[in-house]
Amino acid sequence: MSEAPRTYDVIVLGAGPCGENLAERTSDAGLTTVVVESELLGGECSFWACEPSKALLRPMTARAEARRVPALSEAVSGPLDVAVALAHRDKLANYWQDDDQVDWLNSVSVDLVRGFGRLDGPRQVTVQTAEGETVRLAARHAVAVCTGTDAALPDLPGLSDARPWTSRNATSSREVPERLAVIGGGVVAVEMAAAWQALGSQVTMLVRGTSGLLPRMEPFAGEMVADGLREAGVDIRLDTSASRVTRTGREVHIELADGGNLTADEILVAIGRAPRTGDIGMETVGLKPGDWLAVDDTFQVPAVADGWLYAAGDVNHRALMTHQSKYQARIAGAIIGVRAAGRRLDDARWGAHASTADSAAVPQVVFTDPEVASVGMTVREAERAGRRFEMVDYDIGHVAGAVQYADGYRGKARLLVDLDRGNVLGATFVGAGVAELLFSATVAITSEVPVERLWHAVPAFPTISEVWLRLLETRRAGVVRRFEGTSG
Ligand SMILES: Cc1cc2nc3c(=O)[nH]c(=O)nc-3n(C[C@H](O)[C@H](O)[C@H](O)COP(=O)(O)OP(=O)(O)OC[C@H]3O[C@@H](n4cnc5c(N)ncnc54)[C@H](O)[C@@H]3O)c2cc1C
Ligand SMILES: NC(=O)c1ccc[n+]([C@@H]2O[C@H](COP(=O)([O-])OP(=O)(O)OC[C@H]3O[C@@H](n4cnc5c(N)ncnc54)[C@H](O)[C@@H]3O)[C@@H](O)[C@H]2O)c1
Repeated sequence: MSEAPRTYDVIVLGAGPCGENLAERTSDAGLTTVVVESELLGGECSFWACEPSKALLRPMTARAEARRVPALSEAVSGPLDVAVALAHRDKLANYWQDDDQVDWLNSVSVDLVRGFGRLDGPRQVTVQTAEGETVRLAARHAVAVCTGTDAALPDLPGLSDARPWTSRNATSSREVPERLAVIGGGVVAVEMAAAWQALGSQVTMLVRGTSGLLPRMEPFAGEMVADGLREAGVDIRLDTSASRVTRTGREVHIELADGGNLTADEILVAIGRAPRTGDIGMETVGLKPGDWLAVDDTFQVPAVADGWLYAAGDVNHRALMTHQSKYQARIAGAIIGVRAAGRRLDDARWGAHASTADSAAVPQVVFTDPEVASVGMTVREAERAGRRFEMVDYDIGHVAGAVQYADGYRGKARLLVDLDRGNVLGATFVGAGVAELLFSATVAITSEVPVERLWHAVPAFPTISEVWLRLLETRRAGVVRRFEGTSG
């Protein structure tokens, strides 16, 4: 006879950035909370994604920037110290240990059960521990699924036998492959192509279709990143698909759909993500295993009765980034707390319990050379949404701060201004050092500040932020493109 389940107010499945933050919020709201984690607390981001990938990229971007400072370029003309770069990556991935996070979880009064958790009917979770034990948990108020994603793999003949790299290998490898083939042209593909080319691989990117790199962003972003990658030596093959992959010994042979072929030492597949819902007991609550967990604006899964099931972070497919996962976690945790206390939600637009930024202002930085920083809508998205807006472009290379920053600075900024509301709808910056510009645009969008007020937001001279002033001046001069929207 199995023991009675341990009962908590809230059970959180998965302790990535989302699960950790959600649990902290429900605990803070006075709810007893337990987290179930099958691997490492901190999730993909800390160990196989953001942290190690940015550690691998930073030497490349720092070197590229230093090479554009005339008095410095000779001093940094040599190759990177690969052993040091990989050791530093290991350090920033905390040597794949999560002791710090365990201490933090204790400090916020959240219990931890290590093991693989599965839903087991309404409000029930069963955990299989590494020691072969089964732990049964029950929730009084909520179960929050924060299980994140795995790398998606295409149905490509021979691929699984060829032992492809996924993002996990690309962020944790201790060997630098001589030749690395990359399938995909999104964020993981461009960042990892840039990092491994700088570390000594000859990288070839196979990018299907004609949309180019970074197809979700403004087209000029992908074009400028492609220029940067090509200058670094990456072979980018657009409109090229693999049709079969074979591994013989240390080599991978890739047949291409156009009849050509390519030989590499490793092949990285970076074609997007798949939800970790295939084996978490979805069927026990009437859901289909392997599906994304669609949620309403309060992060409840509406397909499940009685409102006890929540899903936040990557697994709900809203905005697959760490900062958005944490944002959702803060809001979902607060919502669970408010509902448990029987209080009303503050769920009006931009209210404490509304994840308004998920649809209005998702910032993203692509850490390549040049960097891309974007927030809010692109032209394509604004057009699809039928908005009336103006598009203003400016060459960041003409900004005094950029000229100081780097000899021959290349960059571009685009601002979208909503013509009905008079505020910023979206912004994209491409160039060295633009990542730190992004928060200014994010604040402009979330505060819905009238764009005319930005004349009073004076950027210091000579900084790259002066691009804001140049964008306003370009707009005042009427050098804009207008989009009249579906109602115009
Ligand atoms: C190569 C790469 C680089 C990236 N770089 C960035 C970046 O620079 N900036 C950025 O914002 N985003 C970046 N991302 C995206 C970012 O990693 C994710 O958005 C983020 O990790 C999502 O957090 P999460 O908590 O929702 O899921 P995850 O981080 O995936 O965490 C889910 C957790 O749930 C656990 N889990 C899963 N199933 C179970 C189960 N059944 N039982 C118990 N535990 C379970 C997992 O072990 C994991 O710890 C990157 C992604 C990749 C692949
Ligand atoms: N700096 C960051 O913020 C950062 C870095 C890395 C990853 N991420 C997040 O991780 C997520 C996953 O990134 P990603 O690059 O894997 O996905 P992505 O969705 O950004 O890009 C996928 C790419 O693969 C291509 N593709 C899709 N199916 C294909 C197929 N069958 N064959 C060939 N090509 C195919 C797409 O056209 C696209 O170019 C993203 O949503 C991103 O937000 C963020």
